[in-house]
Amino acid sequence: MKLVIGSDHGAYELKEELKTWLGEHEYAFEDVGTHNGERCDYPLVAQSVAEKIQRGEADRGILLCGTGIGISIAANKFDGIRAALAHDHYTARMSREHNDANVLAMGGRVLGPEVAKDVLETWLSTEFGGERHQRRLDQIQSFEAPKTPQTVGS
Ligand SMILES: O=C[C@H](O)[C@H](O)[C@H](O)COP(=O)(O)O
Repeated sequence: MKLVIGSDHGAYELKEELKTWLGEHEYAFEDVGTHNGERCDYPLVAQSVAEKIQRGEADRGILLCGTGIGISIAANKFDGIRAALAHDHYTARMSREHNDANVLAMGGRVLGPEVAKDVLETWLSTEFGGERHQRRLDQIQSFEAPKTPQTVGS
């Protein structure tokens, strides 16, 4: 599984901690930034991660900001992205079992690093349950704008 991770300044330190954890557990990942603690804009980080997943350059993403709220709102604007804000073991597990979340969002000003690592480990190791949950995901996907095929001259 190829991962992509990004944060704003509000979770820069947490991102660095989680990168260390990912490396120790032999997960392949790409860091799209931010690369320091200076103030930056979380929607653009969400865009970088979401577009990498849309292009198939990563299987799943990890997005962090101060609360995890803004960056998950932004990521969910992108077709095919199911970003889940998780705070604990249960929400991390449910986000995979019921929602097949392909992006995990967390708040660097909300979670301590050990809880965040537990959330991440749970999210990475829990499979989607399928069945009735797939029907609901199909309904969510139906809300996305239909794609108009491009033709020469259009
Ligand atoms: O949902 C948004 C995030 O929590 C941001 O990390 C937060 O709004 C950044 O705030 P500030 O620019 O005041 O550090």
